Amino acid sequence: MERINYKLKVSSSLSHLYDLRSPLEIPFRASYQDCSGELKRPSPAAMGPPPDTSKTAKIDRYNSYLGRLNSAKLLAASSHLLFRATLLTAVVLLLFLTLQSPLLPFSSSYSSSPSPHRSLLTSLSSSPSSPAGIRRSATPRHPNGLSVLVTGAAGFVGFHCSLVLKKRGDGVVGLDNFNSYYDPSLKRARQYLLARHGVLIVAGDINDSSLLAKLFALHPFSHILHLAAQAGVRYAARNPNSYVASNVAGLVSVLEAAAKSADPQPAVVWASSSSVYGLNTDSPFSELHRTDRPASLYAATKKAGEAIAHAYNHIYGLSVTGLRFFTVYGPWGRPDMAYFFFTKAILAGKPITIFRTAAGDEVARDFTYIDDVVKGCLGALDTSQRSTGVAGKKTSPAQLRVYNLGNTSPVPVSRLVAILEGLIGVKAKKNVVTMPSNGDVPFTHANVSLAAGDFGYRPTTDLSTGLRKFVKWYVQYYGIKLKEGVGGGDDDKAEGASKE
Ligand SMILES: O=C(O)[C@H]1O[C@H](OP(=O)(O)OP(=O)(O)OC[C@H]2O[C@@H](n3ccc(=O)[nH]c3=O)[C@H](O)[C@@H]2O)[C@H](O)[C@@H](O)[C@H]1O
Repeated sequence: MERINYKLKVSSSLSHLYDLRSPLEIPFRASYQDCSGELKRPSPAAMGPPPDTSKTAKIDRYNSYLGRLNSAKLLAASSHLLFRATLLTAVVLLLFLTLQSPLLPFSSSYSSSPSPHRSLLTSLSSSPSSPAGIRRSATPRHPNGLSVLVTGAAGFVGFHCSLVLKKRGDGVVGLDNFNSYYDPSLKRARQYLLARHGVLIVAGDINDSSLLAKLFALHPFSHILHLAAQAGVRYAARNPNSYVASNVAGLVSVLEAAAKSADPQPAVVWASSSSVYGLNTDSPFSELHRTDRPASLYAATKKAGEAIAHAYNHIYGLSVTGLRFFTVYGPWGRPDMAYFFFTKAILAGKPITIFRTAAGDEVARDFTYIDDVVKGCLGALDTSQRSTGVAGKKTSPAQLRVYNLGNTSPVPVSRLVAILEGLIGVKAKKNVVTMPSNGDVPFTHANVSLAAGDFGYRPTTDLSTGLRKFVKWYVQYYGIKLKEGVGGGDDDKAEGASKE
């Protein structure tokens, strides 16, 4: 309704502008254009017989009166003109800004920040923005294909999953609020690449329930891959509310829509985190281990998410699968993660900070390459059973699962830095400090036997191989020239890595 009113406002503003035409004509009445288009004064002959000189004085007074009258009219017309021209500029500007959003009917107040990729934005403004465009993007190529709503599709994991799903023939529609937690131009670049593969991303927020309802009214998605979240372990100490808004309220909003707006209910696969293991010391981490001692607010919101998923499964019969990601890295990654900003700093000759534990031990992570995680996500989607709720009511018990998606081999952060140094050909300037007590855990290590047994999850990329691919992408994307003989090797160019 709001949008319709807006359209009416625009057209009525424009109709006022058309009214301006008559005053505009006034100064040009005594002129005309010949067929060459040249502006000419009328010739004396064309003006008729000479005037009656006996009435000159009267006529002069009359002409001077008319002149004053015309000047006054002209002045009034000019001020109207100025006012309306300003209005027109404002309307044109508004239309231009609105067109930058790829999806007019679904853009929300959370949508994009301006991106430096002007050429990308120009292309996006011509993206299909209609409900028909959304349906087209959502429709699988084959009758048995999935139709997946991917939240956080302009994010790192969402982007890769969307691309692979689309390439294998599934229907995919993305949803992303393009927030500025990290450089939104990277998200726009991912969006651009997805658009080139026929994946549309709706600009909107997962907390916008009416938007979610509209999407489900438009298309019966078979699955939701819910990856939109506030990520980052340490940032939670600075901006706690964004974690509650995205990881708790946002998850509830998505599950509400899945349980009550969607008909049929989709199966939900969503991103939990290795951080739920918190202060757990048993290793490798198994899904059977305790997860009731989170070390960060981020971890606590992900753990809360697992409890919320349980409730929606129990009450509404939603089929829900939680995936505990272990420090996922790779091309098109997140600039807030250590491997990414270490690379940037090393290239710039700036120092990096490496954490060690209070006991002086190395900190280690089970760094997991993006392609392995994507395979895990698709495995989880493919083995999801249908939700059992009908019209918001559970009809029978539904599937509820949780899986680790890790690499099974923790690597110290110092080793990650050494690999990067080798790939970049520059020594890092390292500051080794005790880990601040703002959420980090000393190590992570995944046991993935559950995912291996249920959908054949087997990570195959070691950290050196994965980082080589990352560095190759990084230098291509940011247009950086490395020294001869270093870098990402001779693989094919990372897809869409160039900014141009
Ligand atoms: O698996 C997860 O559940 C999480 O993984 C990721 O968290 P982390 O494992 O903390 O990744 P990341 O920040 O890259 O730090 C990597 C290592 O570098 C160390 N680290 C970090 C910063 C620094 O300046 N120095 C440093 O030594 C640091 O101590 C750590 O040992 C995701 O960001 C998070 O969203 C979530 O998905």
